[in-house]
Amino acid sequence: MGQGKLVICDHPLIQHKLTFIRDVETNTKDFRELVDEVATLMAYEITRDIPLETVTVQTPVATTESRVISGRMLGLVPILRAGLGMLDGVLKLLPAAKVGHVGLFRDPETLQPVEYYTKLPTDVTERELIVIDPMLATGGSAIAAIDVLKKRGCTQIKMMNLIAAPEGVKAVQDAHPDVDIYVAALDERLDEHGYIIPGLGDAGDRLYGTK
Ligand SMILES: O=P(O)(O)OC[C@H]1O[C@H](OP(=O)(O)OP(=O)(O)O)[C@H](O)[C@@H]1O
Ligand SMILES: O=c1cc[nH]c(=O)[nH]1
Ligand SMILES: [Mg+2]
Repeated sequence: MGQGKLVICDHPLIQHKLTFIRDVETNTKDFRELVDEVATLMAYEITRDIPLETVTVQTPVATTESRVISGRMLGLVPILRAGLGMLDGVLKLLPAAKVGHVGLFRDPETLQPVEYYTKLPTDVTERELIVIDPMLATGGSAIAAIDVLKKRGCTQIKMMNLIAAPEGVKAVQDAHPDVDIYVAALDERLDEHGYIIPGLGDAGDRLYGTK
């Protein structure tokens, strides 16, 4: 099998807002609002290849053929907790999507993901899923979340991150070559604590003011 594609969503609005998300001077309220806005803009990019079908519509002056999304069933899977910061932004464009939650935190010493919660829609295997997390660092959390979904029988999975490190992208592509990854930025590297450089710091802490 080949490897999943990496799509960098480099729309000017996304890049502009990402700069203020990175800025250490951005306060919790503004950080949360900007992450929400970028998530909406990224949802626009990630849904670019959704198939359409043609229907007939009556306008006030004529009958015409026009296109609608062809009954696709979508599911959003934020990785708790930081993934929640992007969820509402994506739901603004995809309000009919169902939401599953996977709770993981990264052990600060080992950098290994620790799973603490999973709740998925009952029809999750029939849905095209978008796994949502602002940060793809070592890739351990993303790989673990996708493992959870595949063990449940899910087969159509995309990944959506604000910022990824090359190490994390490679790890996900190696472990799950069927998963395409959409990011707003591909950063330089990880530091010795597994933080993305230049990154934005700890996404969960900045979203919820916990540090
Ligand atoms: O690619 P990885 O090396 O696994 O790191 C990325 C993970 O780390 C962060 O979560 P964190 O563990 O800080 O949990 P939180 O969302 O509860 O803050 C982030 O939101 C990812 O889930
Ligand atoms: O840079 C990083 C790496 C992991 N998790 C974060 O929140 N930030
Ligand atoms: Mg965190």
